[in-house]
Amino acid sequence: MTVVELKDVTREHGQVRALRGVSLEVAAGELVAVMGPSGSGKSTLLNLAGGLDRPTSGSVTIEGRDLAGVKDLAALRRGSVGYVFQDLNLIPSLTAAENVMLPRELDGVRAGRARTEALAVLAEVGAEDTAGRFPEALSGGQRQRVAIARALAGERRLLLADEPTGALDTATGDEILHLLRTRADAGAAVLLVTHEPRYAAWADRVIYLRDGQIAEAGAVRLESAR
Ligand SMILES: Nc1ncnc2c1ncn2[C@@H]1O[C@H](COP(=O)(O)OP(=O)(O)OP(=O)(O)O)[C@@H](O)[C@H]1O
Repeated sequence: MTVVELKDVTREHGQVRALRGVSLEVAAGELVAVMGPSGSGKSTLLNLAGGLDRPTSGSVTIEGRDLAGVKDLAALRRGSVGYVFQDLNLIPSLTAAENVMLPRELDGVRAGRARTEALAVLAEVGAEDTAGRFPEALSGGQRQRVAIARALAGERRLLLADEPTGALDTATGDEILHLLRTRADAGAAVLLVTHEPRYAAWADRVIYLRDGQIAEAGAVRLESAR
C-alpha cells in the first residue's frame, strides 16, 4: 500500500528550482534513503512529502489524499506524519516527556494518555531517564533520541527523518537507524535523508538526487552492513 506519492513534483524558490519533476512512491513497510550532494533538493523533497511545503507543480498524496485539496495540513501532519528535523526543534521550556506529548495533545489526546505514550516511546528509544529533564540538561545523543521519540509517538504511518544521526557517534547512529528500520518493518513508510552510505545500507531502496532530479534509484539491502 502506497503511503506517500509524489507525481512530477517541481518546487521553485524564485529562480531556484529546488526540485524538478520528481516522482516517488513509498509503501508501507518500506525504508527509502535519499542521498545526494548539498543543495540537491533532499530537504525540499522531505518537506513536500510531509506536507510542510506545497509544490509549485505536480501532486503530493498522503494515504490517498491529494494535499492540494487538504485545507488543514497541520492536522493531517499531526495525524499521520512523524518528523525528525536536523535542528531537532525541542522546546526548551518543556521536559523531554512534555516535548514528546505535545503533538499528541495538540491532536486532542488527553494528557494522561499522552504521558503514558510518551514514557513508553522514550523507553523504546532508550531515553526513559530523560523524561523529567529539560533539553539543555541533555547530551546531543539524548536530545536526538527525544526528538525521535516525539516523531514515533502515536500511530505515525509516515516517518520523515532528515539526517537524524547528525553528529552522533557510530553506535548511537546505528541505534537510531535500527529504530527507524523496526518502525518500517512494523508497517510505517520511512523516508530518510542521509549522507552516510553506512546508514543508507539499512534502506530497501536508495534514491540519489542531483540538481533537483532523481539521478539514480536502486535497491540495496546490504545484509552484511546490518
Ligand atoms: N526557502 C528557500 N528559498 C530559496 N532557495 C531555497 C529555499 N529552500 C531551499 N532552497 C534552495 O533549493 C535548493 C535545494 O535545497 P535543499 O535544502 O532541499 O537541499 P539539500 O539537498 O537538503 O541540501 P543539504 O544537504 O545541504 O541540506 C538549494 O539550492 C537551496 O539553496
